[in-house]
Amino acid sequence: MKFNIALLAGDGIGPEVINEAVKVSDAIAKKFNHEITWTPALTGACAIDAVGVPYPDETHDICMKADAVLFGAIGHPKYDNDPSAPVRPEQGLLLMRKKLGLFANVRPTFTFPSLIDNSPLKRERIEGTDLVFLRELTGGIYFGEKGRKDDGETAFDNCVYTRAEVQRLAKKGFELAMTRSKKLCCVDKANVLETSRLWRETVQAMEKDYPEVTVSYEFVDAVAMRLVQWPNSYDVLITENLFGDILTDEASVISGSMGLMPSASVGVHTSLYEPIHGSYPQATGLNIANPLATILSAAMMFEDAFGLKDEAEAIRAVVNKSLEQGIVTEDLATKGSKAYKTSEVGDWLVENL
Ligand SMILES: NC(=O)c1ccc[n+]([C@@H]2O[C@H](COP(=O)([O-])OP(=O)(O)OC[C@H]3O[C@@H](n4cnc5c(N)ncnc54)[C@H](O)[C@@H]3O)[C@@H](O)[C@H]2O)c1
Ligand SMILES: CC(C)[C@H](C(=O)O)[C@@H](O)C(=O)O
Ligand SMILES: [Mg+2]
Repeated sequence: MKFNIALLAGDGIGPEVINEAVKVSDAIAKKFNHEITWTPALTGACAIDAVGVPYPDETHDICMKADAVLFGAIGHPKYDNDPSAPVRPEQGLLLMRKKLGLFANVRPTFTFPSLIDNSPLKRERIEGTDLVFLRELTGGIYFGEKGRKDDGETAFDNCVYTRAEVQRLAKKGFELAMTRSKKLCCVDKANVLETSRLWRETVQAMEKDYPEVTVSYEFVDAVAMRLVQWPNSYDVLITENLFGDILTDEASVISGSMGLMPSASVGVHTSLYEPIHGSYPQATGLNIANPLATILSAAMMFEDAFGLKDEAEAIRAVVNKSLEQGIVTEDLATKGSKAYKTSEVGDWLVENL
């Protein structure tokens, strides 16, 4: 098969981790007789530097024409430390999600048997964790009206959801639950927020269409606690944009490193595969970032966007092997063991595929 993949490396460690994902994807393509054409495009701070906007029209055209998008990370400290900057890299990511219609962000959380002791959480709590967040990605407080009033003394961000937005995300949640253990948790704050009450009411009304699925409704603050206390009690969790952003960073602690967690953003026009982490500016250019979250995102791309399960499994298998053999970057290296460079991990995976 032939694929055209839009390649958005972004900022900070983005280009470094993307480089390794490209190496591994090319090696897989060679092994299974596929042909990949990578079309690079700018987004984030690098796009602002080059053309003044974080998600240029040219990048959007490239994404729309591609079979899938592989994305690294965006963000730069010069914007993080300047709250008044009128143009920000993150706006590029949000615009991209909105314009590409990527309304469902699939964020799996799982443990690797060889890394159980890398987690700060106790082995008996996290062993066997295998859950999936479906985070709504193009609505909520991220996209509601925002601004300042009273000469800048008051700021507001509106959180808005329509029933249709909740339904399309929840439908994916129910469908995913049907392919797994038929357990769905709707995470909200319905004791306080009107948008959450709309979520709860909408999901409750959908229950009759999926009689085999057991649905629980839990408040986000309690889920934040139970997630690290008994992560095994969850399977599929659906939630709104901001809650999903926060809970998935928290959940990455279960696996042992933020550098391990992949994601898929799916929706209307195309699908985009991205690690859940950011541009990790402190590591930029040091060749120390963990590339596995991006490589595992590429595996999700092979499976979900191209329907190539064997290729995805081959990537996951070699990643598991590398972890078992201690071929890990410094975030996972334990006391006294060697920390491999980002590019060395990629090289090892290619050689051992
Ligand atoms: N999707 C995205 O592009 C995305 C996501 C989150 C943050 N950001 C942006 O990234 C910048 C930095 O944000 P932040 O520091 O809050 O989040 P971050 O995810 O970049 O880093 C947080 C911490 O996670 C760890 N980490 C992240 N990626 C890692 C990797 N590949 N290997 C090993 N360890 C890793 C590091 O300990 C790091 O200090 C900001 O500008 C932010 O807006 C972008
Ligand atoms: C950078 C930021 C806009 C983004 C988000 O909040 O969605 C990030 O944290 C993520 O999780 O992809
Ligand atoms: Mg985030």
